[in-house]
Amino acid sequence: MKPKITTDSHLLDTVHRHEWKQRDAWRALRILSEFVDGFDNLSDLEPAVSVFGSARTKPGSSEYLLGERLGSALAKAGFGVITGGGPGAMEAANRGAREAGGVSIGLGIELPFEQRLNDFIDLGMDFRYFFVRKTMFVKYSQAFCVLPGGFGTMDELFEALTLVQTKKITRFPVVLLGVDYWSGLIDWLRDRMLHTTKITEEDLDLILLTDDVDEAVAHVIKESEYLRDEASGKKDV
Ligand SMILES: C/C(=C\CNc1ncnc2c1ncn2[C@@H]1O[C@H](COP(=O)(O)O)[C@@H](O)[C@H]1O)CO
Repeated sequence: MKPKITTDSHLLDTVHRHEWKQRDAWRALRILSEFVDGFDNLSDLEPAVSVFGSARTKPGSSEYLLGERLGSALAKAGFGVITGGGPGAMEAANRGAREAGGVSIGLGIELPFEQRLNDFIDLGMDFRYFFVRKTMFVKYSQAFCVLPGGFGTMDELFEALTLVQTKKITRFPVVLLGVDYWSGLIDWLRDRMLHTTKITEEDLDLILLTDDVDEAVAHVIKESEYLRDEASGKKDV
């Protein structure tokens, strides 16, 4: 079946860009309205953590159970849990959060194939533009927890790391869950990127790698407390 053309794909269409010129100008208003909707719906959110991970994680698999345990532990620690609202690891984290009595948030994205928000979401939104949605993940969460995933997950992970590295956001904890899955990537970052001085030791220290959900949540709490003290003037920036 031919994939449906989405709003995002029109915006990014380089071949027909001359034909789109006028419409692109109007599209800017649509983009603006998507930002406004996001700000409106999410700005009163309690402290929250974004959880990313593969859309293809199978219910009942060990990675799905890890996502559920993470969502649950974050909810019990008082954090809302924000995901991409889709299936797989996103559903697992939303499910864990909902079943632990926490606030479960899904920020869905229009895709070329039919898709709806998963069944474990209390506050759901659908975005047309990936970049608007990505702004919401960063703006309305205190940390990113990343379960095993593919390209989409890597995009979200490296966006956060770039924002911290370039000091656009400060002390934003990034936790990778799944030592077996992620350790090859961490080794590569150390052996290639760090070794050839493309990143620094400090950059690598931004990431906590663990299998332990409690350690992940404790790390998020510690960093959030630091940030809170900093914001209230108890710590120098
Ligand atoms: C592939 C399938 C469904 C895709 N549905 C998605 N819904 C919502 N968010 C998604 C989806 N796919 C990717 N994302 C975002 O990227 C991350 C996961 O990407 P990955 O490549 O699967 O690792 C995720 O955190 C979302 O924000 C069919 O089941």
